[in-house]
Amino acid sequence: MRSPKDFFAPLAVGAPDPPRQIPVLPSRMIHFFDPGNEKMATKVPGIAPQVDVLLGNLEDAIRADRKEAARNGLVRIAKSVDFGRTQLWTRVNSLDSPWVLDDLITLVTEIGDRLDVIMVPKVEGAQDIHYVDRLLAQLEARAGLTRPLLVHAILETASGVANVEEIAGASPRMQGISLGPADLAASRRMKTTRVGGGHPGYLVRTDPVGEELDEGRTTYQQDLWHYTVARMVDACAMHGILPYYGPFGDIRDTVACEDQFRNAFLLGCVGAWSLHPAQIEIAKKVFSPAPRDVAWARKVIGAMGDGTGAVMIEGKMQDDASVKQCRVVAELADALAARDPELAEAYDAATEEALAE
Ligand SMILES: CC(=O)SCCNC(=O)CCNC(=O)[C@H](O)C(C)(C)COP(=O)(O)OP(=O)(O)OC[C@H]1O[C@@H](n2cnc3c(N)ncnc32)[C@H](O)[C@@H]1OP(=O)(O)O
Ligand SMILES: O=CC(=O)O
Ligand SMILES: [Mg+2]
Repeated sequence: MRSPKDFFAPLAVGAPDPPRQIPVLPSRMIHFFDPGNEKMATKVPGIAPQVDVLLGNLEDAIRADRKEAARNGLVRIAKSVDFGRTQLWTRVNSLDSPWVLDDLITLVTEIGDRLDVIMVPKVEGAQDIHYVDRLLAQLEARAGLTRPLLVHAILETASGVANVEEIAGASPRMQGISLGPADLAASRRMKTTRVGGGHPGYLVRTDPVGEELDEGRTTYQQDLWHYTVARMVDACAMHGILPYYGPFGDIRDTVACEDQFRNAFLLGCVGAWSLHPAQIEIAKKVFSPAPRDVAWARKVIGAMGDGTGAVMIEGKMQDDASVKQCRVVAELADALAARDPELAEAYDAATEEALAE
């Protein structure tokens, strides 16, 4: 581990200084596309204004014989499309694959000035981040970049989960972590065959009434991902980086997708992946706080003055801890409102109504 004194020193001569703070930009949806797929690629300029993050995926879901086409497609798109305020990310191939070295060399050299974040899959521990960190510094120096690239890890191996705290703090470049439920399920030898979401077999049941075991007992499906999401959120919060839920593979089931995203939002995640255009609006809805919650948060903040002491609002006690929660919601709302006039209007209208009550 690097000495705290050297933590923010560049890892190669000529590389830019690593960031002291991770920019907290809206990233409600990380929209995945295959840059080598002509049909998807032509949709990118139209999708860019609707999403917070566009991610050119080079890893899983790209066939082995299309890896180079995807990499070259991303270079072409990054050079030709105006992304406006939308961030451009990529997911490179895994560190043990035959493609990742060329992914990193090509992307940093050719479009390092356009990319914001590099997502690294199947991270097992801090050693994987250290490897990418040094290589990026060397490539940034060679490419003459003045802005450091950020790194995002996917939490999708049992070892990664065991080491999540050290991964989150492995480099000042660490921007965030996403849960990868599909690979994580495989790594853990879970008996699911899905990409994220729940499973009807994972449940608890009420006690039997009398001797009858088969009747009158309600079952409640449980969340397979609760433990991992909560652990990831803590690790990210501890290191000042951002947590995300990853993919929800049942594209048709927009209802359960919304539930999964909302669970992640309530537990502290800032966004989720959208795999299909149908999931963009779901993420936008879920990861933008509801107007009534924003109105309530602003009301509490207003009533609490300097934040000390305790007050009653609508029968509920408010103090330092609740006003801090309200600030999280209000600050997120302000950041989103600055980008989205419709949201700004909805938040202001709800606040006016709440204050008039
Ligand atoms: C476990 C993990 O690693 S998850 C991350 C890796 N997986 C991915 O990145 C998957 C990304 N998404 C996809 O590949 C596709 O959405 C699929 C394969 C799931 C479904 O694709 P399709 O069967 O073409 O879906 P569908 O027919 O509903 O698509 C409708 C249109 O949207 C386009 N489209 C689909 N997904 C996307 C996307 N992610 N971005 C942009 N356009 C898209 C299709 O090309 C199609 O265009 P068309 O109307 O011009 O024909
Ligand atoms: O990469 C994502 C996953 O769920 O696996
Ligand atoms: Mg995966």
